[in-house]
Amino acid sequence: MFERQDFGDTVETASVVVTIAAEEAAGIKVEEATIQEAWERVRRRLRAELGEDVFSSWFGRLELAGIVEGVAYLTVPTRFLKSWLEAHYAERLRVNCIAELPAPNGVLLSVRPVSREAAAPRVEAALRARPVAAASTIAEPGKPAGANPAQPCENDPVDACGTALDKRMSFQSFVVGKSNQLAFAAAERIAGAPAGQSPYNPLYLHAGVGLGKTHLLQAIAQEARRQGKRVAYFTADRFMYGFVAALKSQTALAFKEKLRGIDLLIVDDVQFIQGKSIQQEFGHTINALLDAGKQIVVAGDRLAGELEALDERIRSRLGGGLVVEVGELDEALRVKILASRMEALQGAHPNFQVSPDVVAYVARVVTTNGRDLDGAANRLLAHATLSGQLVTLETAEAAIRDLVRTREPRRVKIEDIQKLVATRYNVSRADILSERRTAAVVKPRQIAMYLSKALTPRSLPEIGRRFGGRDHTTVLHAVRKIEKAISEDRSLHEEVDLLKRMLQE
Ligand SMILES: Nc1ncnc2c1ncn2[C@@H]1O[C@H](COP(=O)(O)OP(=O)(O)OP(=O)(O)O)[C@@H](O)[C@H]1O
Repeated sequence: MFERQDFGDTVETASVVVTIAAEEAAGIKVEEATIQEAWERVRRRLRAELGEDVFSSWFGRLELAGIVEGVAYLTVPTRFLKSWLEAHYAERLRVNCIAELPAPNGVLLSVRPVSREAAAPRVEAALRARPVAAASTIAEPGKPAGANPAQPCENDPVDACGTALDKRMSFQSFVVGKSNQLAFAAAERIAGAPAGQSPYNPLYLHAGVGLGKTHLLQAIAQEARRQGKRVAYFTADRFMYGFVAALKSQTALAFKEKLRGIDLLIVDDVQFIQGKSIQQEFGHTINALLDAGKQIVVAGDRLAGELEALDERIRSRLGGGLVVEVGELDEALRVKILASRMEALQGAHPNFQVSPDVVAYVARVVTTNGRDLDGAANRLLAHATLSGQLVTLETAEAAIRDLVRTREPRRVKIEDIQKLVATRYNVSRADILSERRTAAVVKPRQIAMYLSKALTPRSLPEIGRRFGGRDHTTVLHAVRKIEKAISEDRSLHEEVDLLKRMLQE
């Protein structure tokens, strides 16, 4: 959604010049005051468009970290806020930023270190149901999660920008099954090997959402640190933020030198590393560390070779080491993970009792991933605590019904597709349904037909009828044409993907 895009619009970039060369911080020329004024104008526009309430709830803590090669790097303090803005305000943010900032290449949103924030705002706190083991900060015994003492990046580029670790994500708490035993074994070997003597370098882990990549990476980081190794663990977001912040504060060289002085670099969610300079920096860092015999561990949501946004050389370097997939959680593994969660919760809430039948039931119906199992465990606890009753099969079913239901894909209507596509391409829905054949109308019409085929169960003749009474061969032609265009044009591919996600959310 916030990927770099070729917007095509001409943007007045005024007199502001922000040139940041990846290699040398000395190349930075930042007219900070002018940029801050432009950023204030973006904020004013958003406030005027959305009203004070919405603005302060969702945009109050949005910050501009910097502008690199025409991409505006914006940050928020939490993943939740990031997802919310991406899902609901992506286009508005992009349009306003492009109108006011020297950022013709678009906007990237990432999560900045939590320690820079005071308390979470009302709305977010109210809406957010935080999974037990998904906190991104270290929960020291006796200390609330969120009391992590990390400092702003400007002061200590690597340590502070490195993502905080969650002590609960250790090797001991990782449940091993068929689908993850190879990944677990490789992770343990790497964490335990003396510096410079790892048998697998780099290690690249890939898996779908919530299957335990982060858990394993954090376990490696904690074990390696325990053995006295110098470890930097970054999410992609944090790497990008750290680098942009270091450039802004002219500490980029220190940032790079520190990075290269470590024994083990771990990068999570590598698919999100974007922006040419940052990718280059990431590539240089990986090459320098590997050449010096240092260990690299990276995780992504797909095979390294399929990370289209990443530079070809980085992909092949990552794919050239040990590549391991973490597979789906089968039912037996889900039961074990859930049982271990229950045990952990019972440690803190001794009255919370759940029978093996309930665990088996939840593990059978919550099939998606570990994060949803965490969510289910939390709901059972909340239910038991609030009602003061034992969790039976019936109460468990009621407690997680909402979770199971929200995981069902949203039904998309053809009318919604037509409306969204019309708005995106600045035509009316009537234009899409009309006989007009100008390019400005034909392209959105074909995209809307393609999306109707991809996202609804409607047949081609039915779709044709809903598009002003067209023949099914017209629809088929449109579907094939867009399929071909998508396979050849990456920015169109991303754009159609974004429309899909917006419709499904
Ligand atoms: N095998 C496992 N044993 C114990 N906990 C697990 C296991 N697999 C997943 N989990 C738990 O499920 C939750 C989600 O896992 P994690 O964050 O590691 O997923 P991920 O693969 O990094 O997902 P994403 O791609 O969304 O970042 C975490 O709380 C994690 O501890």
